[in-house]
Amino acid sequence: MAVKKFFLVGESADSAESIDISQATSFDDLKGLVGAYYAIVQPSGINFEINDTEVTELEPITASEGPIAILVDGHSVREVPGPSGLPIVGNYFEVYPDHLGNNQRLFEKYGPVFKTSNMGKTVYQTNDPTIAQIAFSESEFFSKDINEDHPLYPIKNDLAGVFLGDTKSPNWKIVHKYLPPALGPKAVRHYAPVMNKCVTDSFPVFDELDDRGEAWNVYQYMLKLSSGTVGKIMLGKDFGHFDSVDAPLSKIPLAVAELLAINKKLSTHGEWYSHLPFGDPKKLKNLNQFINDEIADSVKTAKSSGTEDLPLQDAALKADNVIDYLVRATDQNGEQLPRQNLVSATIVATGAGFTTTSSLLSWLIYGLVAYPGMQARLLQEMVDMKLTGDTVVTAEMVEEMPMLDKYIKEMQRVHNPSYQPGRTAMTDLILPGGYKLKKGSVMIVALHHLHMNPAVWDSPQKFDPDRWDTEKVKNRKKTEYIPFAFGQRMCIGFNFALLEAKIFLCKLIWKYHFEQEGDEASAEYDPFFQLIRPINLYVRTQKRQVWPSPSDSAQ
Ligand code: HEM
Repeated sequence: MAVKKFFLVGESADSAESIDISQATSFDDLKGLVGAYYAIVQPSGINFEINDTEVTELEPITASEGPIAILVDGHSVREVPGPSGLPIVGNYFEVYPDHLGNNQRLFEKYGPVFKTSNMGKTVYQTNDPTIAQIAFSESEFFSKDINEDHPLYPIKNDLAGVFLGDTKSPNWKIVHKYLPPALGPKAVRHYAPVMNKCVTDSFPVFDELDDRGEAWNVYQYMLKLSSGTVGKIMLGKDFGHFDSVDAPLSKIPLAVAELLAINKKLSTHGEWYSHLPFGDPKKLKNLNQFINDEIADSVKTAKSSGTEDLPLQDAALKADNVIDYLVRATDQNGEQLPRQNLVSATIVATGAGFTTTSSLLSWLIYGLVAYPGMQARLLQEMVDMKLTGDTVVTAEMVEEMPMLDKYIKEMQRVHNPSYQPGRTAMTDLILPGGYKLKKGSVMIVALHHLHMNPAVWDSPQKFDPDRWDTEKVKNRKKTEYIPFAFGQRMCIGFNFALLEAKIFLCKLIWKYHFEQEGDEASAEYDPFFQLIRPINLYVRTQKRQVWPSPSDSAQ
């Protein structure tokens, strides 16, 4: 038996451990064995040293009498760095309210992983694609496990399965079997005509605003548009958001938006705050109850094109809306989604659907007025595709529109609306770069900062859709660009979101010219919302009277 002494550089010398390496027949085997012993997540990054000299073969190690030093990616193992905080509040005032700007500053100061604590909760953040991949791959090292440090903890709901539940919960497996087929590429295509109708139904309102010469608040109207569409497709409900210019927002999206805003507050104010029997925690409880009752009502009244049960994939293509699908879809054993999961899962998917898409649509409108030339290029592509005001835009059509595709991709890179998704360490472990993480630590993959990481993206601040044509970007590592996260717990609504955004842009840009309000197109993000959405963004729309001629290549 070949037992050798190993120690982690960075730990005290008397921490050396005896490891039996007799099974190792190659240097890579040895790294695997030692990696497994110390929970070094990526053993390929291990370096061995004997008497301060790097060893790259097995033989000197099997022959060594003395202890063998271990480094990870050339680093000693180390605690994750971060700013020291104040008593009780921790780093709160260092991070908020401008969390995007301040976290960027912290990445610049501390490197690809740092930690902060707010009101007693500690989170770790990364902008590194390799660490993102590790965190998002459900494994013995990481899982979506919503513990008290996790930002979703105040609204955790195991029955929902998706989004607000732990991967290890049986509810996630059940809901994740039934819900994704309803939002798969084919299923979503069959909702394209509904998406067209939703956006054309908004035209009388934008026409009237044009006639009045009024600028409008982009987020407010995009929230109406996207939540109205989600209401139709998910719940089979008509929210009447474009019945008039001032039609109020339906109570359901209003309640979900409020719930998210309160959750942001609760998750940053500390555990004690969420236990108050009054104020925000009470409001959160009431909102949850209200939304629950409303969705339960939709389940009872949702319009259906039939009554028979259908196998999952069939149901996804034949259903009138997602609730209709969920009440009729059966798995291969003839079983349905349990009723107890249905309401919670629908609430979560509905909320996840419109809060994100309203932000994305708002940023897409922002780009039309803020980034010169974009509107003209997009319109030209539509004209070249021979779209007219009457065209019912289909998934097949938008697949032929590369400018539209890269405009949306680049917008999701620079202005990504998403939650900062968190994953929990399932064991004490050592990350690439030698960072030590304790079991239970929550690692947030900072999507905005990953997409703005200069080690990954050239001139990351520059909005440049044409970068998507370059070999560098085409051949990128898959976790360098992850607006919908990655792995088993990634977004299941991305087909929906992208098709909706493309259809809406085609219809809106073909019909209207967008102009900024004021001298400069400026939009600030809302630091108090859990998603990244613009506030104070006003634009004017003018009905187009003339369209460009088709370009030479399209004739
Ligand atoms: C621009 C639009 C969207 C963005 C940027 C986005 C982003 C994301 C991200 C980052 C996650 C992972 C969250 C986490 O790991 O904690 C997620 C999950 C999820 N998204 Fe989306 N999403 C979008 C649209 C939608 C739409 C339209 C729907 C539904 C109609 C939807 C439904 C979901 C659901 C149900 C999950 C949870 C999946 C699970 O837990 O397994 N999303 N989304």
